[in-house]
Order: sequence, then structure tokens, then C-alpha cells
Amino acid sequence: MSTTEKFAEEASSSPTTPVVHLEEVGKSYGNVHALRGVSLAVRQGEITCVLGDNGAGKSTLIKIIAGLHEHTDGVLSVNGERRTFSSPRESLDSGIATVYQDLALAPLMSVWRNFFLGNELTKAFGMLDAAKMKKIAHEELTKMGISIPNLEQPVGMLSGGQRQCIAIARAIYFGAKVLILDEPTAALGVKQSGVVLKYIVKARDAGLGVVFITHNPHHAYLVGNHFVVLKLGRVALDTHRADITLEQLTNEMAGGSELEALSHELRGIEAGTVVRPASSEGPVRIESPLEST
Ligand SMILES: Nc1ncnc2c1ncn2[C@@H]1O[C@H](COP(=O)(O)OP(=O)(O)OP(=O)(O)O)[C@@H](O)[C@H]1O
Repeated sequence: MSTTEKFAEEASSSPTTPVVHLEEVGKSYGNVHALRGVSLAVRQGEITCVLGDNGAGKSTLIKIIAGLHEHTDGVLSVNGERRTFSSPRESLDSGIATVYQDLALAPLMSVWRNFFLGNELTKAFGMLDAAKMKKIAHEELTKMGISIPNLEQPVGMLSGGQRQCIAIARAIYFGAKVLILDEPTAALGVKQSGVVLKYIVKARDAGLGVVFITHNPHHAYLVGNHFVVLKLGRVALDTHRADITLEQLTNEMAGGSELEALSHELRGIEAGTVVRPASSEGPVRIESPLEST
């Protein structure tokens, strides 16, 4: 069975009560309505993919759940309890771990120090228990199948994919119930993206509710159980895996009618003439019928 088929097969699970629930949530920055009437149910043991183009409101949504911004409308509940987080610590204390694309770890610190960052183990007289932390970090990373030969290495020397995987393993070890991943594959190549997607699936299989923010419908469809597409701050689509194909999801992301218009425009360009500049090294200019008015 191919990895794609395996992910697809694993990505079907039964619905449970939402661990994080947004009902008609809105957020305004002065006159700017970044989010309006957004409802979202995040369930444990499921990967909820939140997709959207630039400016769709994905970051704002994460910031509300992660405690960086307070919502201005609607209701946010965690485990059925109404909440408004006024700090990231409050969100973390509720079992919600957020991994940001660039800020996941401290680049100059070693792998094991990063694993325990903010949760350091101490022994007598408040001394750091380095030996114990190294041992646990090694065991936990190995358990996840993450192979980092030297845990003394600064995290900044690792690949972006390895850094994301360490951040995911750390969240699982420290007992997160919900894992929010902010575009974890955006800066990665195909192979590294695959590795990170594998750990996203592991986090789900460990029982976490995963919120996977992405621009990429292909990555989302490989692992997702539930898909929410945001457009201009509103939910444009909220559906489950059984009810949508990759093609439909991709089309939805591109925006059905916008895609139609683009395809029309491209047909026009194809029908145009290619004009080479005098210097053969210069850019190729395509004269399209759309330009010649
Ligand atoms: N602090 C802020 N003050 C004013 N407007 C903001 C602020 N943060 C976001 N916005 C606006 O809210 C809207 C949604 O932005 P947001 O960053 O949440 O979108 P996004 O989907 O994360 O986009 P991207 O993929 O580009 O990061 C945008 O119009 C943006 O300009």
C-alpha cells in the first residue's frame, strides 16, 4: 500500500465532542473585520485542516485559539467550557499547543534544551537535571521515529522539517490535547513535507485534536479528516473527507469562478504570440490578445 493510500485510509475516524469549539466567532481590528461568524469544531483524534489564501483570516483564527488575540464576537469553548484567552499561557494550560512556522524553537539552543524549553527538569538546589532531560528527549524522539544523532547540536543547524518534528514530539510529550500547526510544510521541499505530514498523523493517532493550517490542498488531503476553507474572514466550506475529493478541494481553494476566469485568461495567452527581445538573455515577452486593445 502506498504512503498516500495509507494516509488516506488512516484519515477516517468517528466524530466525537469538539475539544475546541468556535461558534460564530468574529474578530475586528478597528474597522478591519478579519473574521466574521466563523464556526469550527476541533475533535480529538482528527486532523482539521484550515485552508485559505493570503488574508483569509487563518493567522487571526490561530491567534484567538492560542491566546494571542481575544475574539470580539461569538463563543470559544474548550472541553465544553466558554473561554476567552488573554495570554498564550492560558491556552497552553488548557492543553492547546501551538507550533508556529518560524518560532517553534530557539535556534541557538541544543535539541534537548529545546525539547524541555519552559518545562526544565531540576534536581537539588534548583540545578538543571541535564542528564535526565537528555535521556527523556532521546527516548521520546526515538519513540516518534525521529532520528537526531547528536542532541547537543543547536536546533538552528537542523532542517526545517526536523525542527517541526521536534516541536510536535514535544507537544505530545507534555500532554497537549490540541496541536495547532501554523503552515508547517510551507517552507519545506517534497520529502521533508512528507516527513512532517507523517508526524502530524502520529499526533492524531496519539489522540490529539490537530489543527493543520495550510495553503496546500494536496498536503491537507493527504492527512485531513475535516476541511475548512476560509475566504475573506468567512467560512466558505466546512466538510468531511468522505464528502469531498482532492479535485473539489483544490478547486474550492482556487475559487471555482475565479479559476474559470483564470483558465479563460490562460487560453487567451496561449493563443498569443511569443516575442523574444533583441538580447537572447532577456525575458520572453508574451503578447496576448488580452493586451492588444
Ligand atoms: N493586527 C492587525 N491589524 C489590522 N488588520 C489586521 C491585523 N492582523 C490581520 N489583519 C487583517 O485581517 C485580515 C486577515 O489576516 P490574517 O493574517 O489573519 O490572514 P491569513 O489568512 O493568515 O493570511 P496569510 O496567509 O497571508 O498570513 C487581513 O485583511 C489582514 O490585513
